[in-house]
Amino acid sequence: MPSVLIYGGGCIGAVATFLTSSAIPPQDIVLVCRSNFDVVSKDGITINSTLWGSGLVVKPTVVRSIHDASKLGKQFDYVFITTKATTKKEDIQAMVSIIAPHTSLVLMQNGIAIEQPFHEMFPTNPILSVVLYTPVAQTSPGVFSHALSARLLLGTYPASAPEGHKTSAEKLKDLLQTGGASVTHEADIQVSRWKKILINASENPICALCRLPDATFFQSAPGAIQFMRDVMEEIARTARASGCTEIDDDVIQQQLDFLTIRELPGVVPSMMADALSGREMEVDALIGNVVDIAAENGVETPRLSTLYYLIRGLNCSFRT
Ligand SMILES: NC(=O)C1=CN([C@@H]2O[C@H](COP(=O)(O)OP(=O)(O)OC[C@H]3O[C@@H](n4cnc5c(N)ncnc54)[C@H](OP(=O)(O)O)[C@@H]3O)[C@@H](O)[C@H]2O)C=CC1
Ligand SMILES: CC(C)(CO)C(=O)C(=O)O
Repeated sequence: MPSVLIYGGGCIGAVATFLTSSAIPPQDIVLVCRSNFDVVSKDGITINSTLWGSGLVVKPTVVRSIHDASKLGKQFDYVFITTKATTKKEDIQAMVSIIAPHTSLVLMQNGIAIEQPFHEMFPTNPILSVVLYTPVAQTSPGVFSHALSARLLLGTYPASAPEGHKTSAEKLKDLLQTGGASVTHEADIQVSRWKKILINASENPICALCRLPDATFFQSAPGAIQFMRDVMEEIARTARASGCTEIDDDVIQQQLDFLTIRELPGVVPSMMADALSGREMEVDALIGNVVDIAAENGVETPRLSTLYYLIRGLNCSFRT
């Protein structure tokens, strides 16, 4: 069985812990926890899921930091990165001590253009990029609620990675599938990233700014869904201008349908959860990078740029 380190004991870290625990004994899963370290090291993580069941407890090996993980003397086959997406060199550098030459780095995060800094730092390691459709919230320290879907799409970065990297992706698919997720191994994961960013660069800042779960926002004004579609169209034009021609009107409709069938009050996107607790939001990975790619390709994004400056301003207000 592979050895796994999960870096970030929040919502997606908890899901990753649960999914891997079907195939790997929990004591061989190492989870790096920060604010919830005391609770998780004592009681483990608890998942309450509409798909998998309630009161599901997993007790992994819990450490406080990457440094403490490296002191365990283990060589990890997979390192799951389940922190909020960062492209800061110093954050990535911090992982050097736990990455062996054969370790696959698994980015379980939202965002676009998030893989390249990892590839630059670890040019020969497999970089596996995972797109998640798994709404999760931490309801109290160490306790997580999950609902609606557990769909994961994964693939290598870059798409043309060596065969050994694709084998690692295939094994990861099997591992996560055994745990209860529906997983597909994509030939080019960037297409899935652009599809997902249609949601995250529109819904996440909109809900964070107005502090409404998605279904409640959609009902808040007659033009609310159309506004969301207009933002998505700017993102889709950016994707196509950068070479991802698959992001057409049908894909926009598909993603809008996925969001607008949710029952009231709807889902609290991760960025809204951060905003409500005054935590730093993933402004660059989710929106700033799209705005930059649009500018590089001469695409006008008036609505998205407005959301970007407002959400960036809100982020600044948390630091002052
Ligand atoms: N939640 C969701 O429904 C979904 C989230 N995503 C994406 O998944 C990614 C992870 O999000 P999510 O799990 O929600 O985020 P969370 O904030 O719930 O979890 C991130 C965790 O990383 C920990 N962390 C951050 N920095 C460090 C550090 N230096 N050392 C140790 N621990 C650290 C945080 O600790 P601390 O508690 O101390 O802050 C926190 O527990 C994001 O990119 C998000 O956009 C994708 C799909 C759905
Ligand atoms: C839950 C979801 C899919 C938004 O609907 C998400 O990706 C997030 O919360 O960041």
